[in-house]
Amino acid sequence: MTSTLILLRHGESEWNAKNLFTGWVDVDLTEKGRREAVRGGELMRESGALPDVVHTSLQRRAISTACIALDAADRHWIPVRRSWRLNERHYGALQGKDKKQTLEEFGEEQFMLWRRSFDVPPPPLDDDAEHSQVGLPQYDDLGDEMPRTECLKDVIARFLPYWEGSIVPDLRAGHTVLVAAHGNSLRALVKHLDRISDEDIAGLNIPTGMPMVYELDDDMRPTAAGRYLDPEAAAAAAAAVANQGR
Ligand SMILES: O=C(O)[C@H](O)COP(=O)(O)O
Repeated sequence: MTSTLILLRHGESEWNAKNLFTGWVDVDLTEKGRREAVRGGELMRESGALPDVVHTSLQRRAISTACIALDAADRHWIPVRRSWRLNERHYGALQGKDKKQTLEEFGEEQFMLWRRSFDVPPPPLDDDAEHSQVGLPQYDDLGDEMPRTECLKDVIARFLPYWEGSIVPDLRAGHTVLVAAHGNSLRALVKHLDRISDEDIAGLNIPTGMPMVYELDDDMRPTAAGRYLDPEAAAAAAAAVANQGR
């Protein structure tokens, strides 16, 4: 028996549109992002990829995207589970900074190390900094797990316990699962599913608002590569993500 997993990065956010590093800053969707979420839900409905349960991060851009997309797919009534472990990677001291300015200030190599390397995090964000999330009620129970910066390796380490402990049980129960999350938390999951190397993962970019479907076997391994429900649009949008800051 195979299980169906649908991945959906949030629609365009206000800081995606401004080309700012976002991370754990809790920005909303733009009108374009809301339209992307509607289209994502329509694609799920038209293709018959209908979620039975949805897992989201604790960030409004993913929560809103899930709500809008599920409404468009007539699946607004399904159970929802949320976790910080699906949050975007914490971008540390880069949160709030312009990507183009960061590239110009630090150069190509440092920019790519911070943005797309596997194990080099940006500098940590001070707890009293403007864009810190320390002290927010949604993170009260994190304690020492509250990040001040993350690299992709860190995201994988905090994501996988939720994958194994919460998402996989839903898949094994025969539910079609929608994961509505973020560019880098989904890069972490795709790296795990597709066994992408620590070097090759730098080349993976995930577009906003475009559902990607995996069929998984009993070992929770993909039976084929993940497929976007609109592959042409996804390829163009992923290229745009790669070129942010340039
Ligand atoms: O957190 C952010 O800035 C974006 O959602 C992801 O940014 P990235 O594609 O530059 O990692």
